[in-house]
Amino acid sequence: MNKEIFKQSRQVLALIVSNRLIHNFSKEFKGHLIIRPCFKSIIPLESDDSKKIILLNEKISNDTEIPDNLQSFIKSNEIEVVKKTIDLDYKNFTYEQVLKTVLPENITIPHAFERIGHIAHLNLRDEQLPYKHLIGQAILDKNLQVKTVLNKVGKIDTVFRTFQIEVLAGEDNLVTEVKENECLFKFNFSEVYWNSRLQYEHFNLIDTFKSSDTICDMFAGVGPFACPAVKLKKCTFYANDLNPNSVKYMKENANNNKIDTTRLFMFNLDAREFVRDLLYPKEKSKKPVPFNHVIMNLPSTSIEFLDVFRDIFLDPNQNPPIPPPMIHCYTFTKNTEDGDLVESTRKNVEKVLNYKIPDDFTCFEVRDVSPNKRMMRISFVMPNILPYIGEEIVRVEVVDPKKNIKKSSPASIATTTTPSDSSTSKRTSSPTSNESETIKKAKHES
Ligand SMILES: C[S@@+](CC[C@H](N)C(=O)[O-])C[C@H]1O[C@@H](n2cnc3c(N)ncnc32)[C@H](O)[C@@H]1O
Repeated sequence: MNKEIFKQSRQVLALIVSNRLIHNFSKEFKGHLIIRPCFKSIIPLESDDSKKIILLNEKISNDTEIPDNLQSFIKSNEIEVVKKTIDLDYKNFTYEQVLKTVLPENITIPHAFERIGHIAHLNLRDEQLPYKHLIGQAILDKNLQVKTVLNKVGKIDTVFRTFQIEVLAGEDNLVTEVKENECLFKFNFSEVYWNSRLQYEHFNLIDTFKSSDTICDMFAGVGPFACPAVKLKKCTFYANDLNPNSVKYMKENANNNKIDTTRLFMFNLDAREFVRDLLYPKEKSKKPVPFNHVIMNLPSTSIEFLDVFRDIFLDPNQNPPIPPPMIHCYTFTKNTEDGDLVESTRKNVEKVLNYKIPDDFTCFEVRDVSPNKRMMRISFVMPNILPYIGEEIVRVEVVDPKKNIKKSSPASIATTTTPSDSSTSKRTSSPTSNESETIKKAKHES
């Protein structure tokens, strides 16, 4: 960027004000002073040290434009109004002013970037790309904490949620540090997933945990749930990620934050394998891990991974070694015409589970992803009451073996559980008496 073009002299209106009035003046008429970066609007008057020069806002270009209240202050205190030349250069221009000067008029100035420690992360539009280095330089120069400016290049990797990046300005250093929920997280931004906008959501979920809880985080990243949950809530935490770099940094973060590693256990497995291995350890000497919360934060596909719980907790031939856990599943839900995001999210979950989830589930919007897509968190205890197939709860006629009379039973599975089983992992193998209902549509009261 040619910074020389910002070197210029301008004439502004100025007031010669006695020192004793300066305090009151700057309090009352602050908005009428020049406001520019690295620029003093009250300067000494060399010829008289009992007075100062106050430089007025550039919008007030002549006496007639002085606002009435300032005009009367000037008159009542016999203040002299003069013209003064000021010298400006690059440092006296804001980010917007710089880009307005150097970009063509039809190019929108990017107003938002995500800051990850010393990194500013941009997502430039196609028409902005020819000016990417100018934009990067302006962000670098005008934001003191920013040392590296990046732009996202190409699509997000569907598995590790990482993306290719290009350094637009500053140091080529992608290893950054971010403080979140009383922990310091270090990671290479190009190698792992990180989203600073999730910090409140991380906190909100962690805040619901108790020290007696055991948590299974299937997509743990570099540990933004794991480290603070163990540090602040003293939970027991099993954290897993498929990306070896995420696990490498999660271990480093646990160590740097002095996290009690007798409570935090970290794994580098596929999420389904991780869950199965916690419940049915391959090593015979190990006992099943009795986790009571599950975090699933891979919003693009978390819901699909619910099949691992369906196959374990809803299969009557399985005998899960622990009671059904509370699942906290993040997902992207499309805005439907009726706009009921909660209902759509619940339906998406139930389609994978093939089961109706208990009515006391909670579901809310975490953030908007695009005008038509929201990131949602749905929390529910794994159901084991009503089978669910698509839109309908389907029941078929079966014969009660004892009384030899016809009864109805869920068609989706040959056997089912009683409602009272919902808090345990027990499975029964014959239909229960309260299943004598006819085929009916699922009416969800939530
Ligand atoms: C959206 S990130 C969330 C990370 C972290 N929970 C957070 O809030 O920042 C999803 C994570 O899932 C991991 N992942 C993707 N597929 C996986 C799989 N099959 N098994 C385990 N982890 C997986 C990715 O590497 C990524 O770190």
